[in-house]
Amino acid sequence: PGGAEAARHGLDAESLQRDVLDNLVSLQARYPAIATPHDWYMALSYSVRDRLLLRWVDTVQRYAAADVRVACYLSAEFLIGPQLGNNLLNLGIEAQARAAMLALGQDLDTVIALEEEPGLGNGGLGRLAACYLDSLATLQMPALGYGIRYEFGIFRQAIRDGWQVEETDKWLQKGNPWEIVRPDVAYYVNFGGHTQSATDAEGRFRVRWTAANQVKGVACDTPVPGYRVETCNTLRLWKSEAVESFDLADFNVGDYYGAVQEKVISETLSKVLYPNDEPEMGKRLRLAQQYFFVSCSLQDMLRLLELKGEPIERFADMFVAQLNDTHPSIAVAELMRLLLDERGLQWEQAWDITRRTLAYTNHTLLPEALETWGLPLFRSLLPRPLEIIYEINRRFLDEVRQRHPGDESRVARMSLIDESGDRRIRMAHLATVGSHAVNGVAALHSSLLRETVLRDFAELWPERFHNVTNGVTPRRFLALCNPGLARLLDETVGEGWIADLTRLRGLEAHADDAAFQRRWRAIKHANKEVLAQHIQSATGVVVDPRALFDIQVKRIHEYKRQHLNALYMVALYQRLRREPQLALAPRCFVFGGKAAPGYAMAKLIIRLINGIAEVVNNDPAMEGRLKVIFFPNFNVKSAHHIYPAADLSEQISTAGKEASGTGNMKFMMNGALTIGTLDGANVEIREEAGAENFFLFGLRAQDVERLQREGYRPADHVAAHDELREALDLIASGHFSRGESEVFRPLVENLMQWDHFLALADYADYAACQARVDAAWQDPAGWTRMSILNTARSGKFSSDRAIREYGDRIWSLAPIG
Ligand SMILES: CCc1ccc([C@H](C)CC(=O)N[C@@H]2O[C@H](CO)[C@@H](O)[C@H](O)[C@H]2O)cc1
Repeated sequence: PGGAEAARHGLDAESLQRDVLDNLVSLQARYPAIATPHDWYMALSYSVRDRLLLRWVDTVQRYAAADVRVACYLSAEFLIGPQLGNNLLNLGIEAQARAAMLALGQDLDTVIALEEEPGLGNGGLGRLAACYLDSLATLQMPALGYGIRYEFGIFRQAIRDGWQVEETDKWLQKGNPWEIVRPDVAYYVNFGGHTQSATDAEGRFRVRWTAANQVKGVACDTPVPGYRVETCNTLRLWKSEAVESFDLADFNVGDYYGAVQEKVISETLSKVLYPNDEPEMGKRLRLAQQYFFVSCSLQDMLRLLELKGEPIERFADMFVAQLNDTHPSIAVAELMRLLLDERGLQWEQAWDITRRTLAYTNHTLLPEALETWGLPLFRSLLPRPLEIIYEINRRFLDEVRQRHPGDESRVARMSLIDESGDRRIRMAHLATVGSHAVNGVAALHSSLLRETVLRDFAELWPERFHNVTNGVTPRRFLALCNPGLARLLDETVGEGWIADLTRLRGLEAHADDAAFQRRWRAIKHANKEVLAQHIQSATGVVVDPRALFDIQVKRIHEYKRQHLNALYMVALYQRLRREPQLALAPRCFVFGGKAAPGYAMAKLIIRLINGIAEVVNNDPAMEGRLKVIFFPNFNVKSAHHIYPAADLSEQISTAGKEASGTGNMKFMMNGALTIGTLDGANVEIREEAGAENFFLFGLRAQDVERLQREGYRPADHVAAHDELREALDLIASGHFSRGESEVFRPLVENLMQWDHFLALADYADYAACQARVDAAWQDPAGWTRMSILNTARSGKFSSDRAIREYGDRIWSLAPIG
């Protein structure tokens, strides 16, 4: 593009500098002398966005012209993280932006740090969706992310007197330069009401759904640039609006609230993210949110098909839709409704298109996280989709009866409707029956899925079940968050590693090189100093970057066993008090993670960690030996400082419970060693790194299953282990709760009586493993070697590898360069 066009999209520092100044005036109506840091952030962001837009429109044109299948990733959560830094990296203009801002008297890092993070997700599932969008664009695969544009994302976590306090997330308060609102891309979504069946003019059986109310969904698009490629895909998030935002009639009769009531109700749909991660709440608004974004997304895909001039019969050739867990699984019934009721297709043809289009990813085996909806609620909100689900179930159970005549218990087990208690719809069954492929997110998880939760379906359709082990983007979680290491990697294995992580294997040759080791340790140390500063400003506690940084960051949940880590800390504290001369390596324990607001035990675990921190960090005997930190408000932004600074990555979930984990992969890439169980992707991390470069402990999944089935007596383990008993006693005594002995009673009693996640059963092995960690740490050359080898062998855990596997095995979709 020539002239102004070139200037506006020039990637050089001068053009950037000019455009930032332009935008400061034309968009922020400010001039440098009075510009606020936020003004500079917005001005730079709009300048970077302009450079994305060119690629964006070019990509859309290429897709419109090409006869290619588009991958649609349907997810209720997209934890995309702060955008500016990542967009500068993927455009390859970080240095130019730094020079441009410097010339304007601004520091780029300060400006980048101002960005409010779009917290449109809870944890693993939401972040995985964001990593996958980055890889789809980088691999130049035609893709669209579809989700909800929550006005309020995941709550802000503050810690008061050791307790988690939830604060409203106001990410949109200062505006969002990265989204383009498209009022012209809007759809209507029905709720409630009733259905009538009739025969249409051609004598075909048709059903009319007369809704009680309708909501409008408006598209808000965010660009998703690939790394150093022309492709820029789209994340399309739906915002709910009232069909009629103001009812003049009501207003005129003075019913002012009535006049805006519909507006208020409709807008609540995309108002707030449900902060639950695993426990399923079954709230009406949650189901309405799920149906809302799924209906808008499928209507949008049908419109895009028309725009391409393709017939409805080719829908499944032009689109594949991945269901990110069961949250969007109503898509099975909604696509059928759109094809039957609005396109007049026959059932068989509609069903064939639906199944060939949809694929389902399961992210958890925890029974309490498998979504089911009560029939009364479902019928009152979604009468037509329910009718379709009944018909899907009738035909499906016919098929089951044909394959297993007389096996009515199997029929009952497999039915989409759980007839035992109050009749509920099993969303995992609906997703499985309505999809051509089902996958788990790590090898162990996928096999457990086939053997337990979806066993009957895997027997019926073995060819539909796959595994695609999770991955994470090396752009954000290595190149962007760990520039020191990135530079050493560029020097050592060439820059190609960012787009092809298997190239890190080239590091192996340097694993024992003393000079290289020194540089490796220096980079880690520098990252630890940066984290130490963030810890001090967030908690006021000073930590020593020479200590072993032992980090556990993830959502707080009993199956993730933050309390097992806490028990070990207490034992260590007691040991150091008893034997001050103990030759134990100084250790800094860092925790981070949010608890679902309604999850009392998780909140108590946060209180315990903070209670231990308060005592340990103020005990002179622990100075230089032990520090405990609970880092508040763990999110993508703080993760940027945490993963590069870790020496030890805690992946200690009860075997068989963590579907995959993705933090474990981010730690590995950044040279942390893992202490973990054979659970989720830990199994594959240990395979890749080598058993000698992984600290393994704990019961295996089959042991856990047997113990939980045959009965488990936690008290036996307490009786057999003095250190464990003393630790539990000290916690129960009130030592970590300012003398109030009642505070942790629920936690200690639960452990002594139930300990459902077998923390006490694994304690002895965990403590022994931690002793091996301590010994290994005391040999810097040995430790550094293991650290280098973990990074070198982390290539498999790039989300690029995972997306290629989805493309080959499930989507039959290839990159279009
Ligand atoms: C209905 C409430 C609810 C909300 C979220 C979820 C998600 C499935 C929970 C989740 O984030 N699961 C995590 O997904 C990651 C990505 O695959 C895995 O790495 C984690 O192991 C898994 O816990 C379940 C139930």
